[in-house]
Amino acid sequence: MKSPKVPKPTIKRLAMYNRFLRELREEGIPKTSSHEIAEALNIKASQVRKDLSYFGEFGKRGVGYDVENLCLKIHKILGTERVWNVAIIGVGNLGRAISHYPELEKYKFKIVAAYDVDKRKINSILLPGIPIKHIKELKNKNDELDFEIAILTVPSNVAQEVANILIEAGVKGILNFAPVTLNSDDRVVIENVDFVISLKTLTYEIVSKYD
Ligand SMILES: NC(=O)c1ccc[n+]([C@@H]2O[C@H](COP(=O)([O-])OP(=O)(O)OC[C@H]3O[C@@H](n4cnc5c(N)ncnc54)[C@H](O)[C@@H]3O)[C@@H](O)[C@H]2O)c1
Repeated sequence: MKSPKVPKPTIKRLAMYNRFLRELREEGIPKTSSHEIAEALNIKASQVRKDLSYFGEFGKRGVGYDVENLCLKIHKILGTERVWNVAIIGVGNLGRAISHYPELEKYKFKIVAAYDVDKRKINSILLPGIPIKHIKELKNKNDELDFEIAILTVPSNVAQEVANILIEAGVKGILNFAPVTLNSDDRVVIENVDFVISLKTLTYEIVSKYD
């Protein structure tokens, strides 16, 4: 089902289509169209059709899409039809805020572990049943990890070192919030989140529009 040639913006839009489709599903609306999805997301209907065409035929011409079916298919493409176990690495301001974000559980991202180095935080409870453990426990861990994704919210000066520990421990994906480029490794998928880069994209757009 997955094609290596699919552009990243398409994948991001698929996640947005899915969010909109969930809303329709919750409202009990059975059918939608590329025009309706496009209007809700402020993009072109041709873009929606192009994005979906990477993955085959989803709707019948003139009939539109079955909301339930399209929702399930996009979940399958994104790998979000099942629960993903996640660990928070670095339980500071950001790590703590993310771990309490209710949308995570709603979208089947389950926090199952948390690691830090701060003695005052070790063994305190982040969430029910989730004590904060010392990162060295991860380093010494010989058995299989109980999570596949790590949300990395440590200071940038230790981000690479901590990422290396995670990779050696067998993590499959790292969502990196530290403002550094981590060295890539074939064993892991790295996705960076940096809202300052988004702000700079915004200022570029503002300058282009008004100057
Ligand atoms: N991407 C974004 O949009 C965004 C926004 C804000 C902050 N950040 C970045 O996120 C990171 C966290 O920010 P914050 O404000 O939560 O910082 P913070 O100082 O509040 O939290 C960092 C936590 O990491 C822990 N830590 C330090 N070294 C560690 C190690 N080796 N292993 C495990 N844990 C360790 C600290 O004890 C602390 O609890 C920083 O890199 C910051 O620049 C990113």
